[in-house]
Amino acid sequence: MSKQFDGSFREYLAAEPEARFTDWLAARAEPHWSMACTHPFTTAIGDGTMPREAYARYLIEDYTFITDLASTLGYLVAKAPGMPSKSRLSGFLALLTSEENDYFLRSFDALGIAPETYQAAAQGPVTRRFSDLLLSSAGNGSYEDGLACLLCAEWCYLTWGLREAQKPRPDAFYLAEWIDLHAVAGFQTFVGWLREEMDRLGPDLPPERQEKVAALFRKMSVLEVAFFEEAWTGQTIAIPDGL
Ligand SMILES: Cc1ncc(CN)c(N)n1
Repeated sequence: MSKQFDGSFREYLAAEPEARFTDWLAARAEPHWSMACTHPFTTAIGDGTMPREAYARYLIEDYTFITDLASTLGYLVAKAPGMPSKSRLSGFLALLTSEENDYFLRSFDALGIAPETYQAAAQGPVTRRFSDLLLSSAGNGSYEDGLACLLCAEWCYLTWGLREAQKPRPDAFYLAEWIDLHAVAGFQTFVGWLREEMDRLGPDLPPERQEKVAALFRKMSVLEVAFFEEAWTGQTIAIPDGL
């Protein structure tokens, strides 16, 4: 994983001349970035050691998250600078609202979670913070701000998805398919594009805007850890107000 770094992108490049802007974002988000990508919840998905209650808790909460993620993508499609970017983002939005939505509905059914439960689920404090961050960054902030949030969420899932895909699939289809959704070639290509898009735009931002993007990526990493932690332990995780 990346080595923690506290300086500017310019300073990072001086130390690592080949580095990408997105390498800097990950380094600035350490240790939270690596903690998110390696959380015990993610390894339990691939090991087949996931407790049913923990996964049910996770899916109910995550369904509210991806509903707001779909709205975030709507903002990003609107703000994307040209047709190639709009096309990539709307393709992912289409996947989220069709194939991935279908995955959730089949998984709820298999886990005995009634529609009244997942449709009426109130977001817990961590998901509310996530949603505020995603929706305010993509809705009120710049394209790059929203992109940084989306990149963190999807790159984190690709990282653990590719790792868990090395193991034999667990028997439960809802675990096996969740790995596949985050390791298939199409998802790798999309996250690869998100990185390239950020690498293309980030270096030309003024230093204070680069700092803002790095702070957003870091906040998202902290929230990804807290989100897994809540699902895993069933305990409410306190997030510092200043986050
Ligand atoms: C909390 C969270 N972060 C990211 C992802 C990947 N879309 C997700 N499903 N849930």
